[in-house]
Amino acid sequence: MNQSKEQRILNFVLQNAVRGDPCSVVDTIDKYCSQKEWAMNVGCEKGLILDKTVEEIKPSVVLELGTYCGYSAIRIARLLKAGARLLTVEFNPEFAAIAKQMIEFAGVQDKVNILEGPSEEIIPQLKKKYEVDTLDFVFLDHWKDRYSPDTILLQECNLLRKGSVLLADNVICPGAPEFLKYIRNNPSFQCTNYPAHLEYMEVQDAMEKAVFLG
Ligand SMILES: Nc1ncnc2c1ncn2CCCCCNC(=O)c1cc(-c2ccc(F)cc2)cc(O)c1O
Ligand SMILES: [Mg+2]
Repeated sequence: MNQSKEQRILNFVLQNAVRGDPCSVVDTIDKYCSQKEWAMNVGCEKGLILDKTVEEIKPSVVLELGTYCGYSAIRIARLLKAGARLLTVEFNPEFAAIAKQMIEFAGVQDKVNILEGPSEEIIPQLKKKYEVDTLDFVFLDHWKDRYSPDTILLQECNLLRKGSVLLADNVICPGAPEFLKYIRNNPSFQCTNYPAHLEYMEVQDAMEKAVFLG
């Protein structure tokens, strides 16, 4: 049975990155995906926007929707203060298994909890099952047509507080037009757009930051 692309990315990291060094894991994934096989990691250009957002907020509780191979989970976790935690939701069990190994190799496993399942099922469980009060930061990087329904669901579940920050990947490519329409016309959110390029490509993309005003 031939290997998946995600397994090839993991193997390349296990053979070329430095165990316990999150930056080397991130750089090694970027090296593989820019030189050998494209993959939908947030990448280094948009990754810097993600880093700056995390450094600005200094969040204690982070939710990521769409783990994939764990690239952005490692980027986020490496910047978290002691005691802070990242809950990352992945729908695809193969991806979740790869991400678990990637996160452990990077040495950030104590800060990251991978929750397997669809976001619409997991979000309503966050308070009771995962002991979340409110979320300081949410990184949206899953199915693009789930961005707005899940933003509504987060509000319905009282998981956002005044100042909670959402950051959405791919609002241009593949695009999340419904989300942009929803969030930019909603007076409860203060939005900022960050033009960038699609990971590893010279294609226009952007990230959208939305601060919940309560
Ligand atoms: N917990 C959950 N609930 C629901 N869905 C869930 C989930 N957990 C995971 N998924 C399922 C998401 C699958 C991956 C989502 N990301 C994407 O689809 C994505 C696609 C591109 C792309 C761009 C240009 C192209 F030509 C081709 C692809 C780039 C990106 O940066 C992307 O993030
Ligand atoms: Mg993405």
